[in-house]
Amino acid sequence: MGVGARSRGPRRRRGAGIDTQTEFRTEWTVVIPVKRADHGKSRLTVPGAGRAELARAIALDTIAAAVQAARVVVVTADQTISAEAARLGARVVDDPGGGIDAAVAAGAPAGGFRAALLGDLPALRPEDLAAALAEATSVDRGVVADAEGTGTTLVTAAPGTPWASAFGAGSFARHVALGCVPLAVPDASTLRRDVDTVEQLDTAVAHGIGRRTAAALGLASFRVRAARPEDVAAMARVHVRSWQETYRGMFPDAVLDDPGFVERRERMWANAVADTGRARPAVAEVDGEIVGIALSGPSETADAQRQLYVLYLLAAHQGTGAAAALLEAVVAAEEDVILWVADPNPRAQAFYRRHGFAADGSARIEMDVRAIRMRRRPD
Ligand SMILES: Nc1nc2c(ncn2[C@@H]2O[C@H](COP(=O)(O)OP(=O)(O)OP(=O)(O)O)[C@@H](O)[C@H]2O)c(=O)[nH]1
Ligand SMILES: C=C(OP(=O)(O)O)C(=O)O
Repeated sequence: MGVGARSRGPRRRRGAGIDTQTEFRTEWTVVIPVKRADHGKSRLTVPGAGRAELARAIALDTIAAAVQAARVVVVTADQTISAEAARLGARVVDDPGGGIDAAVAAGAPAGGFRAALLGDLPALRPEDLAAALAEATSVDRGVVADAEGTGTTLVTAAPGTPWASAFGAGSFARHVALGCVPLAVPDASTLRRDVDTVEQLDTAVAHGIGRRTAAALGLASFRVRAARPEDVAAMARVHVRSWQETYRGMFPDAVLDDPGFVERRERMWANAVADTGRARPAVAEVDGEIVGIALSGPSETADAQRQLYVLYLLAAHQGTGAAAALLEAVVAAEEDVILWVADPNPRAQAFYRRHGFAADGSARIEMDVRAIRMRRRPD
């Protein structure tokens, strides 16, 4: 084993997108080579998006995800990328020239667990990189193929193994020839979604791209998906914050600021996530951080099929289309759906009307707040 091998102490994961549990992890240094943006992504022509701006956005989304999973060194001659990468917490090394392998070698530390990651993975999620690195701790050299199976997105080396890489077209076979073991990374991993062409960019968009790439493409940057057990704490926090943002002045402060509120919501979301088959909990994320929550379940009254129990988006993310995506994720067009909404809450009511709901005449008072029932019947 070389220097700086395993960190044996507990380490708190960085980044809000992944859980904040204390756990034992190996410390990796991930080197990300990035070409000057005005020279890169020559095959990526997207009408309406500047190539250099898009190339920079893709690289920075990759770096932003990677810094949440490992220590990162960025090797680049691009001044804008170096400044922003440093701000994201990466160390920056000037590109020595001589191509991608020379750039990676310039950034790779002499010892410890090292990896090289391509800088063109705009859909990369920190947990996918973390999972691949965890796999790689048990081999001297590891490699992850791109989605096509011919290129490489990640090369790893364990302490005591000299650094080597052979990136470029068809590099997967060369890396295997160098002794790299293909790591067990699912085909669907965002780590495999490198982007050189518009087709690959479209696929990456479907996986959920980072906010910089989305902005460069003029797209909304959120991603909606089914909730998982590890989301529960963040969902509870978003739930309470949304209540505070929406109902301040309407519900008593004692209710909104009750210190036990978050814990009760955690229990509620834990139950919802465990109730597979009946409950449909979903989250909206931006940059791996949960910013919206939704839940539907069987209707509490027999006259409808389904009920929308929760739909909240933090105020800063309203108007991005994420609420509509959350609604679509938890109720289907062919379902007869009811919901209760505070009255007055003109913004929410208008949102539901735009999505086919209408007040059905029922009203009730909850904690001194009037709520009305809205319903959407299938077409
Ligand atoms: N620092 C540095 N990074 C490089 C160099 N060549 C490629 N890269 C980076 O390595 C990754 C994969 O490179 P390519 O897929 O060939 O990307 P590209 O050169 O931007 O795109 P094409 O023009 O389509 O070849 C990207 O993150 C590039 O920015 C280099 O000479 N120096
Ligand atoms: C750099 C590589 O590929 P591409 O140029 O296809 O991104 C590679 O696969 O090593």
